[in-house]
Amino acid sequence: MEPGKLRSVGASVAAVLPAGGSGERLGSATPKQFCALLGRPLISYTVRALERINWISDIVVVVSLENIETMKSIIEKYGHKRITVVEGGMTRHRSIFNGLKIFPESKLSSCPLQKPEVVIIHDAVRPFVEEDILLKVVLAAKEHGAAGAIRPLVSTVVASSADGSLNHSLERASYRASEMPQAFVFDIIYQAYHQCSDYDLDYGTECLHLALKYCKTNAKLIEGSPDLWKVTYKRDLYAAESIIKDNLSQQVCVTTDMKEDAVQLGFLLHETLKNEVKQAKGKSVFLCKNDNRLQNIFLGQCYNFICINAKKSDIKETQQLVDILENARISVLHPVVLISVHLNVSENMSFSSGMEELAGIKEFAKEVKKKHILVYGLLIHYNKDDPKLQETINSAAAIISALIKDRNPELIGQLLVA
Ligand SMILES: Nc1ccn([C@@H]2O[C@H](COP(=O)(O)OP(=O)(O)OP(=O)(O)O)[C@@H](O)[C@H]2O)c(=O)n1
Ligand SMILES: O=C(CO)[C@H](O)[C@H](O)COP(=O)(O)O
Repeated sequence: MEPGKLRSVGASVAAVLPAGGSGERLGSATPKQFCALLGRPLISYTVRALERINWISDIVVVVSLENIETMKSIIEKYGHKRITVVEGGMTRHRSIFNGLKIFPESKLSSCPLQKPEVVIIHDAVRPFVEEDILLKVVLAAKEHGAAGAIRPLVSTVVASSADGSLNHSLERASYRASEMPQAFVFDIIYQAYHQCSDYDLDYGTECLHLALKYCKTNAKLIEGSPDLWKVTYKRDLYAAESIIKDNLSQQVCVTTDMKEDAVQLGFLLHETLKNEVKQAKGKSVFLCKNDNRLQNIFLGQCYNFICINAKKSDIKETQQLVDILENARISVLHPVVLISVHLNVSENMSFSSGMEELAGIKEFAKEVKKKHILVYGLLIHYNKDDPKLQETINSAAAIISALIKDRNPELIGQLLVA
C-alpha cells in the first residue's frame, strides 16, 4: 500500500471475522470455513486477504468453542499475524457481538487490543475481498457512521401469502442485496449490539439494520464486485476453487540455463505463452539462470515456473529451482506448479526414449510434493531448423497452460511429450 493511502484512512481500523457457523446449507461435516481449497482452509484465504492490508491493525476471528484449537493451528501453519481468536455464539449476530466485546474487555488482559475508531465486519466465508472495497467502506463509515457493500439482485424478491400463492413482488431495480464487508464507527455498532433485543440477536441477519434501528445511523451503501459473494452451498466451494486457480495461473516464469538450445527454446515458449496468458490478463516472464530478478518474481507472487533443462536426462536445473522456491517459502500459501522441460535433440522421438527419465522425475516429484511444489515433466523434441518447430512449441504451451490451470496433484511426476 502506498503511504498516501495509509494516510488517507486517517483512523485506527480493526476487523472482526465471524466464523462460528456450522454451514448447514453446505451440508458437509466440516463447517465450510474450514473446508480445503487447494489443500488450504477457506478461512485462511479470508484472513490473508485482510492481513496483507497494513492499515488494519487487529483481526479478530470468532469461532465456535470446538474449533478454537483448529483455528489456532491454521494460524500457526500459515503464519498468520495480528490475529486474536474469540469464542462464538449461537447465531451470527451473537458471534459478532462477542468479537466486538473483546476490544473494551481486553483492557484487563495482559496484552490488550486497542479499541479501533472504525471496525470492519466481514464474513469469514467471503474470501475474495479486495483492499479497494475495504478502503471504500472504511472511509464511508468514518463519514456516515456505517457503510456496507451491496450488489444488484439476481432474482426478483416476492412475498407469498399464507396459502403459498404470490402476494406481491418488489421492483427489482429499487432493491439491492446486502453483502459484506461492512464497516462501522466502533462506538456506534457496539452501542447498537448492547441495546438490541434477544430477538435481534437470535433472528437478525443485518448489522447495518442494527445501526439504523438503535443508533439512527443511515449506512452508506457501496457497490461491490461479484466476487464478494458468500460461500453458502457446495457449488460455491467449487466456484471458489476455480477463482483461486484462475488467479494463480495469471503469471508464468520461464527459467533456463545458459546453453544455447535451452535459451532459444525458453524464449520461444515464453513468446507463445505470453500470448496465451495475455488473453487471460496475465503475464509471462523469461529469465536466464541466476538472474537476480527472480527474487522480484517471488515478491510479485508468481506460482508457476517452467524450468528448461538442457539435457534430456538431467533435472539439475529443476532441482536448483526447487531449492530456491523452498527457501523463498512461496509454496506455504499456494501450491507452486513447476514444469520440468527436457530437450530431446536427437531424431529418435520414440516413446521409450522418454521412459528412462520417468522413474527419476516421478520419485523427485513425490518428494517435493511434500513441500507443496507440484512437478510435472515435459519432453520437447527440439531442432531449430525443423519447419514444424512452432507447431511443437504450440503443443508444449497448450500442455503447460492445462497443467497450470488444473494444478492437479494426481498428475505430478508424469512425463508428457509435446
Ligand atoms: N453462530 C454463528 C453463525 C454464523 N457465523 C458466521 O457468519 C458467517 C455467515 O453466515 P452463514 O453463511 O449463514 O454461515 P453458517 O451459519 O455457517 O451457514 P448455514 O446458515 O448454512 O448453517 C459465516 O462466516 C459463519 O461462520 C458465526 O460466526 N456464528
Ligand atoms: O449479507 C449479510 C449481511 O447483510 C450476511 O452475510 C448475511 O445476512 C448472513 O446471513 P445468514 O447467516 O442468514 O446467511
